[in-house]
Amino acid sequence: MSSDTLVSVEDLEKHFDPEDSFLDKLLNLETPPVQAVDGVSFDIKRGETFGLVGESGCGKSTIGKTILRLLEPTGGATYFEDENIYEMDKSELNTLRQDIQIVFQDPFSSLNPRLTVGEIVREPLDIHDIGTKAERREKVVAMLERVGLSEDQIDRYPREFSGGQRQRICIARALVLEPEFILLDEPVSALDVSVQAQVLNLLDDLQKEFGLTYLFIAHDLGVVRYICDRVAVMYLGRLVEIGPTDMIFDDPQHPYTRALLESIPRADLQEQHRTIEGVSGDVPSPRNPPNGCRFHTRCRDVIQPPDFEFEQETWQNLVTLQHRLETNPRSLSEYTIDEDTSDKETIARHASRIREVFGLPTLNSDAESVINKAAHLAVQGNFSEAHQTLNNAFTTICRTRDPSGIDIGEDREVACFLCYDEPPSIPKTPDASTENDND
Ligand SMILES: Nc1ncnc2c1ncn2[C@@H]1O[C@H](COP(=O)(O)OP(=O)(O)OP(=O)(O)O)[C@@H](O)[C@H]1O
Repeated sequence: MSSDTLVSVEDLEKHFDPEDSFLDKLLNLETPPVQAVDGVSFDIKRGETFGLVGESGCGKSTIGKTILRLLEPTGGATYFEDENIYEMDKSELNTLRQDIQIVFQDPFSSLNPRLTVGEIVREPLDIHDIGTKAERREKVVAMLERVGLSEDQIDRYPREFSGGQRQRICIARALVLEPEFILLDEPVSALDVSVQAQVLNLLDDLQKEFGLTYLFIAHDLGVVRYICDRVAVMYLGRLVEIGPTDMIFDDPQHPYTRALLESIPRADLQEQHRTIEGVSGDVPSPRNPPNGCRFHTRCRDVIQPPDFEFEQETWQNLVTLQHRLETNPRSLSEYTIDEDTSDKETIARHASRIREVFGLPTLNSDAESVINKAAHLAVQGNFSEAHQTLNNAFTTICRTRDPSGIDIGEDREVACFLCYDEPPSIPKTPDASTENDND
């Protein structure tokens, strides 16, 4: 770990085991675990603000809580100044808790309504038994004043403050132990836009004054651009791109980052009428994420098999159908026919319906007979065979191999085969290839 790194996260994994319901147990059904965080690595440098962004549910907060050891990981390590925090004993952990603090999103629920502001900010000093009573009060007053509140507010209760003021109280509480590192989990997203800038400016000033290092979790990309030095973009439990903020925003490399940035509203009048493509399609379940690149089922640039030339949209729709047949074939039941129906016309009509719903037009190529066969098999309820038929004919590196982050220079890493000088070859038996094969 280099000396300018304060926190190093290595191959972090947090899977949540399901609590099987009575019915699951009765029917012997196995529910797979939620892969909330699955092999994430990054370093946070001293004094920087490192942003973690991605859609809701992609695992940002789970990373934050696991780094702080509020959750135990299921794999990997987090080093704070060379010490793996998952190997720390109780007393080491107690010391660590002074160095790392957290500010949560919701300043309404994260403050104890029964305590006065003075008691709330003093509590960490009490817990860690720091200073005399008079020293503690002095420190609390200094902190409150530093975050823009005053001594005469010390005996008031949280309900007497506005949202912005409450978040200032949370920040004062986080700072009172003079930590080195603060996890800011969506710290301004519950606040009015006018107040957000004030709180962000305060955080910026405090960082400079106290030499703080921040991990800033957010889904608001505008806020991230404003405050972060470097950004990691997360999708479905994994990182897809890391780099300096300006570069990520000005020249995104991963198709997911590009789609995410596309969806930001623009102030520029000339751009207001542009077509927003954004990220389309449903986010796959973290219990059953896609093989290979996890984004490939929604990616507009998913790499095509060498033997075919599809319109990119048709190819993407085909990938979506493949994924659906593999992970949730029962959702196609409405297009199936009764087992004993052998009427060819009915079968063909249902097969056309599937193709229409999935945006698969009649093609003038070898692909046509394969897609048609798969659609017919699906109509007859042979989902696994339909999936196999498509898989045997149309393989993509994006589904058969997992792209590891590749260094593209200028302190940037991207996990996408499009950024490889030479993408690895497709394994001979794509179906069997669900392992993380990164060579
Ligand atoms: N205790 C838990 N048990 C089971 N699943 C969980 C638990 N906590 C989180 N998850 C799941 O883990 C995934 C990641 O959740 P997480 O809260 O980390 O995402 P997030 O990116 O922070 O989302 P948001 O921006 O909405 O807060 C989600 O699918 C979530 O439902």
